[in-house]
Amino acid sequence: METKNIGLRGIEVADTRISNIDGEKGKLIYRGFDILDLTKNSTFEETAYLLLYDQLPNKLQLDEFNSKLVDARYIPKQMQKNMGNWRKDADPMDMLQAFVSALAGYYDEEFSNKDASYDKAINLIAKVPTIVASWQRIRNGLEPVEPDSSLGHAANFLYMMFGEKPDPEVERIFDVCLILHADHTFNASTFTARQVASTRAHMYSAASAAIGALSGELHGGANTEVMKMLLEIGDINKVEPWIKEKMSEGDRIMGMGHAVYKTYDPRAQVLKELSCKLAEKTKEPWFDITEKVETTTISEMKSQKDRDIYPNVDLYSASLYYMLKIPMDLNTPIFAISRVVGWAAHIIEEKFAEAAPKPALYRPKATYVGKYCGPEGCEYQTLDLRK
Ligand SMILES: CC(=O)SCCNC(=O)CCNC(=O)[C@H](O)C(C)(C)COP(=O)(O)OP(=O)(O)OC[C@H]1O[C@@H](n2cnc3c(N)ncnc32)[C@H](O)[C@@H]1OP(=O)(O)O
Ligand SMILES: O=C([O-])CC(=O)C(=O)O
Repeated sequence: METKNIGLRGIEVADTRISNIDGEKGKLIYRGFDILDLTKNSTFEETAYLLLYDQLPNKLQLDEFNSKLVDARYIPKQMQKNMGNWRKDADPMDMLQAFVSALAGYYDEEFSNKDASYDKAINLIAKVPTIVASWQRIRNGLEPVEPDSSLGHAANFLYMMFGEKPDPEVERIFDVCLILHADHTFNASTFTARQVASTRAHMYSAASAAIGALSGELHGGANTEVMKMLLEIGDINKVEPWIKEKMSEGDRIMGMGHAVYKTYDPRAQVLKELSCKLAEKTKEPWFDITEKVETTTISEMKSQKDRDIYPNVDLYSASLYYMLKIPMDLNTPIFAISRVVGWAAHIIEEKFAEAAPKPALYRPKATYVGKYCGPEGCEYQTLDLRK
């Protein structure tokens, strides 16, 4: 039987200038720059500019970009009213997908040229945090908090959610988290966004499809599942039996494994350090439990399947966000707050790539393995003759 590239693994479907992964060395590059240099030296806003415009901004460009983002943070009051009609226990990813899609109903959808697309990108990047924070307030019976123009992107989100300005250390930790999640080549949600954009659908439509793809537990949804796992385990002494039992039943351990990295995910390394640092302060057990999940999964994988496995970006973000008092079902929406930058950059590249080969409508081929009655097809029976 012909072997197929299940899940399109290893198939190159388009050129991109936006990011690159070296899966063997564990390196992630945004527009030529190592992610580790960006986390040390840049802010999320600078990183977003880099991903969108293919260069690091100078001071003037950054100021202009920041002020466009700040101006675009507001969402229509009517949208917040509509959120009030949702079930309070609705999944925040469902809410986010619906309200990102709804942006098209409030804003001009001009998307036929590159400049207009950048405006849409800024609108989206600025409004996604406000949508998430508004929902967090509204579902708890609280008034949404207006954006604060004196705060950067990361701090403003935390402020809109908690109603208090974060201290500078927390702000920087969260900013680094946003930098780390902003892009990752043709991951499932970005590929979804590009595929929708390849039909010439507009940006909000492509982004809301990407949110749907991100929500699944094999992709961005894993960070929420990791926290559920940590809470279920609850005690470092229970990690080994828990992991052994799950893996012997064939279950996957969330936050472990990656389709591209054959070594440590560089983002997981940074998040691990940040989570460890926070745990020293808060004295909570979640970092230690996560580390034990990591080592136990690695040794179980080795003994059960003689295979290597490493943490991915979703393993240590879970404990980190938990220690920042973020409700665990917001872990994946927070991923979206950052990844929306990558989606927007890829949507623009998909639609307006200048160099050949230009992207085309994605349309893969399927192998038909269904009913076959011969070259003429099956004999059709009318309803009254069917048994
Ligand atoms: C932001 C992100 O999207 S990062 C990924 C987030 N997702 C998760 O953390 C979910 C858990 N991880 C996984 O399911 C996988 O590692 C994936 C889907 C991320 C990548 O999978 P791939 O490397 O392509 O491997 P694939 O799904 O083909 O699995 C290969 C083998 O490793 C096993 N395996 C892979 N990941 C795990 C895991 N986390 N726990 C246990 N076993 C695993 C699979 O069961 C499979 O075993 P088999 O060959 O005996 O059936
Ligand atoms: O690249 C992938 O397949 C998944 C991932 O790590 C991401 O989207 O950040």
